[in-house]
Amino acid sequence: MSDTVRLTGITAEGFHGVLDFEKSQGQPFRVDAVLSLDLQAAGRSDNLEDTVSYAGVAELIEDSVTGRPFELIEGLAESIAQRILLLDARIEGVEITVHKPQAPLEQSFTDVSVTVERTRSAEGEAAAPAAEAEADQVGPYRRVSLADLATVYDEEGGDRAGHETVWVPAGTQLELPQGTRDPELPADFPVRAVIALGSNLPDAALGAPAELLASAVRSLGEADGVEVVNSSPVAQTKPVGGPEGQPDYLNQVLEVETTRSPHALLDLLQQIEADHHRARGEEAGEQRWGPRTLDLDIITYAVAEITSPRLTVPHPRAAQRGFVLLPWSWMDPVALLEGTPVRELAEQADDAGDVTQL
Ligand SMILES: Nc1ncnc2c1ncn2[C@@H]1O[C@H](COP(=O)(O)OP(=O)(O)OP(=O)(O)O)[C@@H](O)[C@H]1O
Ligand SMILES: Nc1nc2c(c(=O)[nH]1)N=C(CO)CN2
Repeated sequence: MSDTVRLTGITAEGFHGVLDFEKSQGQPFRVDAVLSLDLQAAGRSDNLEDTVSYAGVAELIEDSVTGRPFELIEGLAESIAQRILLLDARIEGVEITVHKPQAPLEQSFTDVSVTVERTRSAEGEAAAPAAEAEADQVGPYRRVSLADLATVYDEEGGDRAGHETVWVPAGTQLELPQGTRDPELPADFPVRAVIALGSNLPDAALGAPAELLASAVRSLGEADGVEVVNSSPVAQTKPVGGPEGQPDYLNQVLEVETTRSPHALLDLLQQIEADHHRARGEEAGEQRWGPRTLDLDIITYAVAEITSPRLTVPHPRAAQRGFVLLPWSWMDPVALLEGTPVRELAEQADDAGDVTQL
């Protein structure tokens, strides 16, 4: 028997993939299906009841693609094949190809796909439970309603647009941070962030504050997902706040392009601080606003407003700090901070007179 029903190019957004962002952001999958079944009766009667409606098959495929996330496209293809065999006993065999044309590959490519061929005789009735597609929790992932995530879609429109539900790691807290951007979500394309650097304590191994700043800039430039696109001259500044008598600071401001999420960018800054022997916490002898080998702050991240337990963006004290605003305005004379020219804010800062360009 060589009759077939062929459905080609059924496309829908799904959340399949090994990488976390694939599970949260989604991407298009395309499915081709070839069903083997005897079409002679339908050909003679010209009656839909004598065959398998391709509409039902298309619906099933779309449901699988948009449903529970699989790590592998092999898993998705297998599940579709089994579900189609369960759909109608007249289907004797099925060949499923799943394409993933936007798979996360660094190389230029047009498509990646897998094809599985399954027959009823080989598989018997041992098929995957169709109900899986309806489940709200599968393995370590659970399905949540987009309405619950309404405050955290990214301002670019977000890959989540158009989905009523998304799959997230099961432990994800739905008490989400406030703001315009989910601090856990990486950027779909590089966004600009402004980072402030400060140092007023030499490190025995790594050198004087000027060397610590230069080394931090290098570390940022070498990090994954970050490109330094602009840097200010270094400023010598009088300490603002903190204990009496601490040494003058060197301060600098950078602009970076990053695809890292806000939290992942903060992780990187804190790692670089640690690599430069920044003491953290009172146990390590750190005082609030006291002397430090290296301090790295996120001043802005795109135009996002973020308030999470770990991160406030824009930096809540940046608009009053001449030691941030002046270097920033030297680097970018037309920069704005929440709609106000940075140059104007710099002039008004109490410590503006204590900032000298080196
Ligand atoms: N925009 C931000 N950039 C960096 N850290 C932030 C930001 N918002 C909140 N934090 C949090 O602030 C905590 C304390 O950071 P840190 O000790 O470097 O503060 P600081 O630089 O001494 O003070 P300030 O925040 O006034 O500059 C960090 O652990 C971090 O989680
Ligand atoms: N001049 C100057 N003063 C500060 C600085 C700094 O970088 N420069 N950082 C502080 C806490 O981050 C507190 N005070």
